[in-house]
Amino acid sequence: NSWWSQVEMGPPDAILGVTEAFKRDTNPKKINLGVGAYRDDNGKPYLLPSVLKADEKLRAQKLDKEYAPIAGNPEFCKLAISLALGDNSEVISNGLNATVQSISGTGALRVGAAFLNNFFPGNKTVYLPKPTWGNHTPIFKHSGLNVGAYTFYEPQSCGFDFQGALNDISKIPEKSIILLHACAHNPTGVDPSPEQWKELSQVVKKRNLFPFFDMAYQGFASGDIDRDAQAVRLFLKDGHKMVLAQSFAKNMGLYGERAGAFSVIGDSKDEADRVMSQVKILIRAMYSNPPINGARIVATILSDPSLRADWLKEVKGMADRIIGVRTQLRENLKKEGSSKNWQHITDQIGMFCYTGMTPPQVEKLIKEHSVYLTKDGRISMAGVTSKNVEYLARAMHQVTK
Ligand SMILES: Cc1ncc(COP(=O)(O)O)c(CN[C@@](C)(CC(=O)O)C(=O)O)c1O
Repeated sequence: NSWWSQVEMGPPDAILGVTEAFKRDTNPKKINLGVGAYRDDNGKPYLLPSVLKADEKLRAQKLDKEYAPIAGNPEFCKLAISLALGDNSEVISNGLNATVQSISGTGALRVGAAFLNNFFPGNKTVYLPKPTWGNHTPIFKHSGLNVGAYTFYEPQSCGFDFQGALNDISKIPEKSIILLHACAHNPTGVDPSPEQWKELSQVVKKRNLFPFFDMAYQGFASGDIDRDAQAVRLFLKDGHKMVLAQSFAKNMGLYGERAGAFSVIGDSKDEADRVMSQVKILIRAMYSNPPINGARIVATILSDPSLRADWLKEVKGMADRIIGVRTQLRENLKKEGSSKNWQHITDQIGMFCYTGMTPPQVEKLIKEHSVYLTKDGRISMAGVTSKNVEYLARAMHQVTK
């Protein structure tokens, strides 16, 4: 019999599988609120003008297609970590960061997890917020780490369970790893306030936990690059060491270019150099070196003052459109006569809204209204437009009244 007769059919990916089902639907009113990819007000993917200009600038340079270094495009790495930590970061001026280019945010998490699995001296368990991005657990488990969880989301208010988080975090075994979404928490859209981040930093410090920051949406949450990086910068100011995953998929619309960065923030330049050498050994054995085009686009934009200024406006424009449709959806639900409290739709931030709808209600939305979303009731606000927000509000009211 065949080599692979024992291979079973695996389940479709919870997030990407929604789009497959959406594509099969013939209803002209269908709406895809599954995958977290930005769409403009016509429901179309958005090629940022600054990205298009950078691409054209690069094409004119007729650059070769040689291998990138194992650690990736050095200019990209420097610009990426500077974007995260700020241009006058002492971590960077003192050379405490070991930053490599990664295959987008997922690749940063995967390389980071492999590095921690090989070298972390503490408890090789990553504590994830409840709930968290569906791919976090498989990435960490695939790397050999254990995963744990800490309370994060409060179903009653569809908000942040601050006390629950503090209680759980204060019980996490010392020297464990804690994963923190820097901004625009996925899937809930719930972020701690600046004051709450301060307390979280103190309890993480008291428990001697090691922060793994996942910053996949810098600039895309509030529209302000620096504001969205505040938690990361606060933790560094408070003296934490950390590892950081960055993605340019959403804030530059570079989804398929796979542009990201992974950084280890160490105690000294010597430590950063030793860490860098080991991360490169890991990468070499994993995929040898990263794709060149996305990194070149990011470096071109971030290093050119006018392209950078254009980009900052464009990313704010995306964030503002999302914030705008949150308000429109809430208002239309009220107009539909919904008596439920939908305050969380506008309290939450970033790509996603955790609606609080139950799996049966989600099932009805899909089956009876051709509105596609993940079973946990998460909707990608990017899929909501001024043209479909009324239809969506009516459908949501129908299934929740
Ligand atoms: C918190 C978080 N971290 C990392 C990533 C990885 O993104 P990247 O590898 O493309 O840079 C995502 C993307 N999450 C999306 C937007 C897409 C996905 O699931 O892959 C989502 O729909 O949740 C994410 O939401």
